Amino acid sequence: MVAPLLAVDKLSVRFRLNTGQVLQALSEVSFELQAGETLGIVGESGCGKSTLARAILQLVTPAQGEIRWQGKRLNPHDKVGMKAFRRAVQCIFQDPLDALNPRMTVSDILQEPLLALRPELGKAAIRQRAAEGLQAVGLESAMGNRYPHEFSGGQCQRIGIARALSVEPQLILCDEPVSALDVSIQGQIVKLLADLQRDHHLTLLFISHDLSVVRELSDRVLVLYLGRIMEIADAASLYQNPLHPYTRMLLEAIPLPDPQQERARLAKITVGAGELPSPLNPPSGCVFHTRCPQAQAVCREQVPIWQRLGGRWVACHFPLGSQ
Ligand SMILES: Nc1ncnc2c1ncn2[C@@H]1O[C@H](COP(=O)(O)OP(=O)(O)OP(=O)(O)O)[C@@H](O)[C@H]1O
Repeated sequence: MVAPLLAVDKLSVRFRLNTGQVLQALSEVSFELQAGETLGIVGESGCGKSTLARAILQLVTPAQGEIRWQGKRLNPHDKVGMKAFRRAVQCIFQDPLDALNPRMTVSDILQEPLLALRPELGKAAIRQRAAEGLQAVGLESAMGNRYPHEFSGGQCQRIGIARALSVEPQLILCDEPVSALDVSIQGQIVKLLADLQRDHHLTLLFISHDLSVVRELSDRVLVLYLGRIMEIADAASLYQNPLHPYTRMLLEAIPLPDPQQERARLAKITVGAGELPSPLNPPSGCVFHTRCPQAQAVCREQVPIWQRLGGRWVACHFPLGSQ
């Protein structure tokens, strides 16, 4: 059996704050990513999406758990293995302009990762690849002489995508890549990512708090709440028939374009009352119970086990549609 491209196994991340308090940002997060698939990661602000991406990139040291790349545990002390991993896994961030060095030309920005990770190609070939990279994301190669501030937000994100692609990665971690862009531009970038994913057989981990954007791209979706996985399912089933009340709450929060439908949606919202609890003092039992309309005594007392239901996974004492 072929090992998954990436496996995250019981990953927990804690941050010690200046106050001495310990914040549990991720608790026993486990999932696998198969080559060529797009996994969407959704959840409200602060649920641990970026921490998960940073832990995969080895920018945060986990308290527990492990990350396996092509079946092999990542070891930060293995310099050769980590260099190969850094080349195979690239990322795209939320603020495209912020992610580009303002003092470098766009061509130099695109050449930088190649010079670091593929110096054997030689300078001329690397320059040529940078020019081709711009074309691949819909920009003209002559634009390589300009500086980031001369581009719009959407163009900067295209440059960020070209830079990520330059080293021919297998996996791209996209952390809210369209959230900072105008809605009209978001669609173009999502389409570009979908086209590149297909053409380059890329694997994408697509983080977003916007469920409509995630729906367009993802094969499967993972729902995070207060650092724990609530549900993992194929995108079609999750959107049509969520198993976790939290997933349903997120889906009910998606605004509808038609004003009449939107009024009906707002009138119908029944769940999600109450504030997001502090991650410094998470609720007992099921962490969602304080906002869940169907919570019962067991939900306050026991952490729900991670159960498989018809090919999908959910952590809920009373999954929707199963009572
Ligand atoms: N370096 C850090 N030190 C202390 N706490 C942190 C650190 N990084 C993240 N956190 C906390 O960990 C929790 C998860 O944060 P994270 O940024 O991963 O969430 P997120 O889902 O990506 O949120 P957003 O959508 O707002 O970016 C939050 O409570 C956050 O305040």
